[in-house]
This record gives sequence, structure tokens and C-alpha cells, in this order.
Amino acid sequence: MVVGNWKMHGSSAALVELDGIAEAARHARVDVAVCLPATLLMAAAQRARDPIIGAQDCHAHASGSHTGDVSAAMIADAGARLTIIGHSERRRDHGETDAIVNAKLDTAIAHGLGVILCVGESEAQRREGDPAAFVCRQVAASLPAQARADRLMIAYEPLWAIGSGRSASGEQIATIHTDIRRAVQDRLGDQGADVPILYGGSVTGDNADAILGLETVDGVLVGGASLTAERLAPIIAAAARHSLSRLR
Ligand SMILES: O=C(CO)COP(=O)(O)O
Repeated sequence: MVVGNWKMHGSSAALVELDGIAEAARHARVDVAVCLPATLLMAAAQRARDPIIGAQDCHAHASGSHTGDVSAAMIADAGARLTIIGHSERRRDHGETDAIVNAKLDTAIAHGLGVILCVGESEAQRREGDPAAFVCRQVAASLPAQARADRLMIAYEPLWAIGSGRSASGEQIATIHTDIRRAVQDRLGDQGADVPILYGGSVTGDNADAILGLETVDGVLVGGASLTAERLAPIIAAAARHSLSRLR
């Protein structure tokens, strides 16, 4: 799976990039989604079936007096099929705790959306402690015990790798993904074995091949390099190569 996250970028004119992204995905055995700002969801979903359209957040409540917020039902009504929950930029900018993320995830799944739950440690947490233990605690606290595994993906995004041009090493990714798999299974039981675990943080066409070639990586969550079809296409091609090699 290749998922783009446009963050607070884009415009209706920029949706033309989705056509090129769909074209790149057409012959690949890869699911491609793009998570857009709320204002673009409906236009993007009406444009074409591919790529899958996703949101970047939803409110924990189904509806109510929450000025400026967007509910899971509104996201589904706009035609989006999934949403990111708990991205580190929301945890940082909006004070989202694991408990809030847990409630949002529950609401999103209850409204029929797929969810990409983001977890990851800061630079200081990596330097000072045990990053895997921190990330596994985040997984356990952010995941409702009854969460439907078939609607869920986890994205490991170390904060120091986001937008820095410095992706985590293969060894760092493999170690933490293995621990995340165990944490998901501890929380959800056997069905946790099939939850895709994505990596995010400075993924580009130059490093996608190495990252997607790791056995513990089921896909990537891409920020900056998802803003144009030209930059995302080589990442989709790398994912296609690795999905084929796994089938052999
Ligand atoms: O935060 C990210 C995706 O959610 C990663 O962003 P970059 O790919 O720009 O580092």
C-alpha cells in the first residue's frame, strides 16, 4: 500500500495530480490512497475511483457543537474511504493524547472508514530511552481493544524522520515494525497478524526500493513526495516490484 498525505497543501487545481497518480497505480498490484485536506475530499472522490481518497483526521464525537471540526460521517459522506488518525503533527499542534486518538479511531471505524493509526518517537525519546517500548505503549493506548483489524493500518513515523530528509535506517525500521506487530497482536489477538504496518518519514523515489524491500514493511506513508504524480510514481513502482516478488 502506498498512501500519500498532502497535509495542509493543495488546491482544487492541484487535484489534477490525482490523475497521474491513478495512472501510475493502474498497472501496479498496489493499493494507492491519497489523504487530502477536508475541503478537497468531495471533489477528489467525485473525480475518479482511483486513487482511494482519505482524510487526515476526524472528530471523536459523531456530531455536535464542535465549531470547525469535521466528523467521520461527513468524511464518509464526502466519498472518502479512510482517514489518518493520530498523526504526530496533530498530537503536537492540537494536543491529541493517546486517549483522544483511541476515541477518534473508534468513531472512524464505526462510521465505516478505514484508519491509518500513526505512532512514532521523537528524537529525544530515541536518544534517551527505548523507542520501541514508547511506540508499543502508544499502540496499546491508541487502539481500542475491540478495533476491527480489517479496517486498520498502522504507520510507524519517527518524528525526526518526518520532513527532515533523513529516513530511519532499514535496521531501525525492521526492529520497531517487529515490535509493533507484537503489540498489535497483544491488543487485538490473532487478527492483528494481518494489520498492514507502513513506514513514513522522508520516503522518496530514491529510498523507496530499500524501505519497501524490508520484509516487515507492508507499505509507506508519504508526505512531501506525494504532492505530485511525478514524485509519487517511482514509489508506486517500487511497491509494485516488491509486491510481485512476495507473490513469487
Ligand atoms: O508525515 C509524513 C506522512 O504522514 C511524512 O512526511 P514526509 O514524507 O514529508 O517526511
